[in-house]
Amino acid sequence: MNFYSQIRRQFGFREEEDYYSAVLLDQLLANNYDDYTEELRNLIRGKTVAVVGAGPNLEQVEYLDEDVIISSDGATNYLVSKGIKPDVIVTDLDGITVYPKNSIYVVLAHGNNTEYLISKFPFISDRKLIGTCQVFPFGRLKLFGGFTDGDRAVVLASLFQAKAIRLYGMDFDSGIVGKYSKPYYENNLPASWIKKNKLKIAKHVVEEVFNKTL
Ligand SMILES: Nc1ncnc2c1ncn2[C@@H]1O[C@H](COP(=O)(O)OP(=O)(O)OP(=O)(O)O)[C@@H](O)[C@H]1O
Ligand SMILES: Nc1nc2c(c(=O)[nH]1)N=C(CO)CN2
Ligand SMILES: [Mg+2]
Repeated sequence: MNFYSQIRRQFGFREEEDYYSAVLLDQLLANNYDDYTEELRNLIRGKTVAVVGAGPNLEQVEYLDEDVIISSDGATNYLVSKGIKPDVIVTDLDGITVYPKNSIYVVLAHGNNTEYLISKFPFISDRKLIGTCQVFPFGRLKLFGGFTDGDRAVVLASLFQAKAIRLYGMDFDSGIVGKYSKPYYENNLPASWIKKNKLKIAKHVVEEVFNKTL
């Protein structure tokens, strides 16, 4: 069974919903479509890359001196509030409420974010977009690997041959979700069963990347 089928079984996600969402994102991308994958590859190749997550330790970040900054979803809101502009934003669109210009947005379609795709797409429709999915990729969609926004960012950095990858705001083990994870959180909070298990998978993916390639 493939990686995503196993995850769907573990969480009870439905494959057809992942496909509906993917079809929707593919169609949203149809207007003035441009493929920014090569631009992303050129941006990352040979560079030091900071990958920033939305863990409770995110607020320790005051500045970043890596060549390239990749923020994962909700972490973008914190970085922008500190005047740090991410070069790349990896998102399923349920965390970001700011939409910096000139960043490359790597947007995921999954079975649980169709309403965000619809409501948030107007805010990013004129940005540099790369659509991704967690089913067999088709049309304008790509599948680079990984699961949560944070570990998919690490997979991207590795796939596009970053010289080094440094992690910030990543805390897979404490069972605490950072308040920047969702716009409606006021404080850090204990992780639900599903979030704990999402973070377990994220940790596993990140470890695989670091053990195999770095
Ligand atoms: N303790 C943590 N709390 C929240 N995010 C974390 C933590 N540690 C690492 N991260 C990483 O930060 C990323 C960004 O967080 P965010 O909650 O916005 O992501 P997400 O993948 O959209 O999650 P969700 O499925 O809850 O929507 C996560 O995808 C995860 O990989
Ligand atoms: N169907 C489905 N897929 C996902 C989900 C989710 O909640 N539902 N969350 C993800 C990242 O956190 C990634 N993929
Ligand atoms: Mg999200």
